[in-house]
Amino acid sequence: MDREVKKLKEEIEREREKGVAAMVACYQGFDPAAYLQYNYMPPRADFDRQDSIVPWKLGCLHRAFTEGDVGGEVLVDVGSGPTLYQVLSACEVFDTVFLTDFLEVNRQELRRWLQGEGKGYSSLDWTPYLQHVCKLEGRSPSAWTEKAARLRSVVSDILPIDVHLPRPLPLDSQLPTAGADCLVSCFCLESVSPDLASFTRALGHIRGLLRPGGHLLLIGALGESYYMGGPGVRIPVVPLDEAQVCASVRASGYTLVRLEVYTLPQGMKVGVDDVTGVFFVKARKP
Ligand SMILES: C[S@@+](CC[C@H](N)C(=O)[O-])C[C@H]1O[C@@H](n2cnc3c(N)ncnc32)[C@H](O)[C@@H]1O
Ligand SMILES: O=[N+]([O-])c1ccc2c(c1)CN[C@@H](CO)C2
Repeated sequence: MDREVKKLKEEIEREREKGVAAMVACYQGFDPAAYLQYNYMPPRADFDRQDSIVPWKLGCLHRAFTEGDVGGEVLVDVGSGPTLYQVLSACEVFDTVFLTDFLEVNRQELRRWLQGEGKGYSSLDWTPYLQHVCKLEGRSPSAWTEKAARLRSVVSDILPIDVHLPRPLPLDSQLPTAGADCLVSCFCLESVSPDLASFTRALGHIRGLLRPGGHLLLIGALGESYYMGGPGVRIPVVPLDEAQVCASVRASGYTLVRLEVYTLPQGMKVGVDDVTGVFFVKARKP
């Protein structure tokens, strides 16, 4: 390879590594309780509002897990953070669920809910979420206790993960050799990547966790350049549009099955980020 080209590639790689390291520094101040307060309480999580964001996300996930082509034994949620909403439909379909996050504070938040009973064990009361998904499933909202028990029974482990590594999970993570049957990832890749190339590369890294024929369900931010990860904790985000999302999904080796888009009404802009929309992607690893 020409010496100049080699030098340029090495320079680009060094810049990328600097960008990833800067993201790690940003996340040191991440505050799970504040993050939940900013994004997972009304108005963004108002189950009585037709235009609220969280019910839209839960509807996308419910449809994806009940339309018959997504299934198997093992599901991995990439970059779970301190939230559980993203596996409330999945837990009825998969018997083994791995939750994952980069930060111990988030893994600890998840452990507290999973190991505890009742409301005193986590920063957010997930009951309204459990009740809403039960309703989507045609069940009585009072079945939320059964759904909570089901979720607690299928979560097999809460693992550290780094999507910037070619192998994002620890070697001893008990994932089947062939890979997981399904991946879910919500608001993670674009909010941990310094640029679009890194976002696309991370999509490729997590693809390695998925078996051929497995599905990826990806939720993320459109048009977002930052979000608050806690009081005074401003985290940069790769601003994406729909075309970039679809191009990155395809470029990283998935077949795009469906894209759904939610556009934020003014009432959902609450000052904790500059997100303009949310995308839902259903994709498949050939
Ligand atoms: C915006 S939060 C998304 C949380 C949750 N999935 C949701 O839907 O709200 C982004 C998450 O990515 C995690 N994260 C940060 N760096 C990461 C990395 N290199 N690899 C994987 N996850 C990372 C953070 O700890 C945080 O929990
Ligand atoms: O409205 N929501 O449901 C919601 C949930 C999580 C997040 C957002 C919006 C926007 N910012 C991202 C971070 O990139 C995190």
